[in-house]
Amino acid sequence: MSSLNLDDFTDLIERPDGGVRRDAEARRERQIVPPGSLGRLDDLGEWLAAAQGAVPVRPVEQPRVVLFAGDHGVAELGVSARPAGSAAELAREVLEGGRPVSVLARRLGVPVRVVDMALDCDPGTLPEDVVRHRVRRGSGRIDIEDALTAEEAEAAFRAGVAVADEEADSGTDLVVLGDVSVGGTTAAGVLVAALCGTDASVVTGRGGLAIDDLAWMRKCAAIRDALRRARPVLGDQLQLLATVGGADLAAMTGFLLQSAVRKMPVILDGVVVAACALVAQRIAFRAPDWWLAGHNSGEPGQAKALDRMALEPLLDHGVKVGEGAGALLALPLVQAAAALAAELPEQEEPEKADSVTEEQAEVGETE
Ligand SMILES: O=C(O)c1ccc[n+]([C@@H]2O[C@H](COP(=O)([O-])O)[C@@H](O)[C@H]2O)c1
Ligand SMILES: Cc1cc2nc[nH]c2cc1C
Repeated sequence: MSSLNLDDFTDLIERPDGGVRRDAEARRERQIVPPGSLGRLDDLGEWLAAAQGAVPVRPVEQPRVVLFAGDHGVAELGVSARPAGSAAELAREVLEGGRPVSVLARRLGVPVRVVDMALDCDPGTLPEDVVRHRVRRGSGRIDIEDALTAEEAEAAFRAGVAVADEEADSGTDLVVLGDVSVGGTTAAGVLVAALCGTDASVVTGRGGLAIDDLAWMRKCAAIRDALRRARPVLGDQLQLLATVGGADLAAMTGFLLQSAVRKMPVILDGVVVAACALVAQRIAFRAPDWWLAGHNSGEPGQAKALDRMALEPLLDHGVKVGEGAGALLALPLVQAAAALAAELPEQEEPEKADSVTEEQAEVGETE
């Protein structure tokens, strides 16, 4: 296999088409309600048109929820309200249809794909298409050891790239990206703090099921210790993901970059995805042009990361269950924006209106 050169993504990722964006704006000028009167939906419609390279913007017809799943060794420290190793259980519940994302996805008619990168369970207990990309069973305890070997990090990153290609090739026209992870918000906190040059207390939140003060202090200490291990490798993003990320995070970073290469828009979910997006931005500065921030989860590290990428969350309802649920809530808004941009009628031709006025003026003169 050829060696992975992350710098290639800088050249491979183009900007959304500026000419198409101007065409979308021009069309918007001609529609029956003044441009801007639909607020952020106007921006959204024009952004989507540019991403698609199409005016009028096409409806989002084949969206998909893609969830990368993994357990994190750091959960053994009691930094999560869930028991270490229990992401496998969550993933199974997502597939069986009993999680919040399952309910919302059914309601919206959107398929959910779960990709196991490092769940802590016997791979034989999950469907083959779910475990196919797994690189190991549980990622390492990042406060004292690397999450992954360099080889595992590369394999996980490549798996994410492959999944993005599979989605783009099968006609997926928008992805809602989320994670199913236990201990994942601790790893995310480390990545955000490391890349934003801030310290543990600024990025440490209460996680999915809110943790108590003691657990918060343990999480803060774990992030502080892992940050010390992250700083020496800050210049090498793949090594950073190996040192303090995890297989699911490495895969999501690859997925985000390849989605941008393939011009497939992505709605980002919570702090874990935001942290991966920040790593991806470091690799290719244009990549965030292809993403939307679905929602503000209330986790401090997420806000910090989104701010760095100048992404403004579409919704703000304090949804912190992860698993793409908050981001999926934003999908109908994006679809509404696309429908308005495509279907609102254009005004009568201004020339016609002018000529009527001239005729009336002439009539006025002769009378
Ligand atoms: O979306 C967020 O910002 C968010 C904030 C806290 C927790 N979560 C989710 O909750 C799950 C457990 O995370 P953790 O780190 O508290 O074990 C994981 O799937 C996270 O994505 C998600
Ligand atoms: C206006 C706009 C600008 C963006 N830049 C990156 N994602 C974006 C999404 C929107 C909607």
